[in-house]
Amino acid sequence: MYPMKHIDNIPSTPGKFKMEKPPYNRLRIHISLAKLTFWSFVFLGLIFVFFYRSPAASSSSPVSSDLSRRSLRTNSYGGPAWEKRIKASAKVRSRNGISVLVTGAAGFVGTHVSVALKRRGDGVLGLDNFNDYYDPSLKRARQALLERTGVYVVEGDINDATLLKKLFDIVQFSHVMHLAAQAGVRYAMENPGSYVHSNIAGLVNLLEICKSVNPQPAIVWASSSSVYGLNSKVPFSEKDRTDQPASLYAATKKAGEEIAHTYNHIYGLSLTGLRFFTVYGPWGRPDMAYFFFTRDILKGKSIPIFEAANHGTVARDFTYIDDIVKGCLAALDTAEKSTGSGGKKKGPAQLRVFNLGNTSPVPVSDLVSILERLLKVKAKRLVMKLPRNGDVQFTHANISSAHKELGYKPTTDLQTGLKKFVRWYINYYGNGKKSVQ
Ligand SMILES: O=C(O)[C@H]1O[C@H](OP(=O)(O)OP(=O)(O)OC[C@H]2O[C@@H](n3ccc(=O)[nH]c3=O)[C@H](O)[C@@H]2O)[C@H](O)[C@@H](O)[C@@H]1O
Repeated sequence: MYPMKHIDNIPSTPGKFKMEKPPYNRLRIHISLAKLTFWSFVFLGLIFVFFYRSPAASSSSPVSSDLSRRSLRTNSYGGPAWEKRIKASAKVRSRNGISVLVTGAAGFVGTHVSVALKRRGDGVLGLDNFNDYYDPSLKRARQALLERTGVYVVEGDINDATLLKKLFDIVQFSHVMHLAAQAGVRYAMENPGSYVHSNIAGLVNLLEICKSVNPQPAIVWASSSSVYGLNSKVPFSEKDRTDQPASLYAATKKAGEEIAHTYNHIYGLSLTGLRFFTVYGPWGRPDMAYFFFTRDILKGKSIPIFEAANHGTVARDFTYIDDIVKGCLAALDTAEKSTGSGGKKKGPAQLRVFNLGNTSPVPVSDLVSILERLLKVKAKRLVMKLPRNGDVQFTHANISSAHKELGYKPTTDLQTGLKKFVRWYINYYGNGKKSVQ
């Protein structure tokens, strides 16, 4: 270190001495620079540590979303070109057509519903956050399909109120088809927070926007057969009890139904919840059993087939996607207008809930037999006791209410539907190479 007197010798006023820059002054500058560099590194290090261990990535709260697994970023949006695309996509092209915001448009049901609406001349705008709960490349392929049909999908999350408001500023949607959700029964044990984020917080955010816009849209949204939980009265009727959910997923869907009641009651929103029963088909979800059974049978991998206590049969009321699409469109077409305006209810509004199932449950072991025949490969069956993972033993829909009110009548049996799925699967994933239809 340099003695203090050197520093004391530096003239306090500007003058020639300063111009000369004595060696001790240069050294002082070097020391200052070294200190500055050192503290800058310390500071940057702290920032790095802070962000690396941010709550989203490492929260210890049991219900915090494990968003590190999911891409929830909202892309930059705005600008005249963006608005033009939105308007073009949402433009109604048929007489008496409706304009629909489809959330979860790049999802399995969302894609099929969006295409069907667009093809009959309705205005359709998609919204999807493209999260990575399952392979996002499949969602991108569905998006490409939608674009070819004329449906633009805005990339964003239903929790983004600013984005939702903006979309309603650009288009006066008459209807919202709300299909964005965290799906899957078993994944709820792994990432409970993602269910709260999408199925509760996201739903409330969407309804908050819908109640405050003018005119308010009518909303049709996806509930689930899982709300019947431990109900053992078959077939499941909308009048049966739904207060014994067997999974957090089911509980969030049931909560959604209660939230819908509230927004209908206070704000006059027209709301229709559809309880889907294990929907399957082309462009389906890879996390569902029929999908990964197909993949693993083809790979020669063993597949776990659940059975209940005492070799009890586990069965599902598998419902083909085209039947579900017809139910969704009929629900939109019969939805009455919301009655509120300026965030205030002006009169009673429609509140409905319907089962959309196939009314013929099939044991999971029979599903596997059908796949074996279609794939011409023998499955390596690994029969195991139904784990305590949220799965229920069976589902079976009573669809008389949907039949009466919506004209809903499923026409595809599991054999026929799986044949179409397998054809799509081989075409899409065949020979290990991906080929989009
Ligand atoms: O009906 C519904 O509302 C629900 O339908 C499906 O849930 P799930 O019926 O459990 O469909 P899968 O996960 O495809 O399971 C189908 C059947 O295969 C069984 N399974 C599943 C996985 C497995 O490894 N082995 C197995 O035997 C399940 O216990 C179940 O009986 C969807 O995944 C949910 O998102 C949807 O809400």
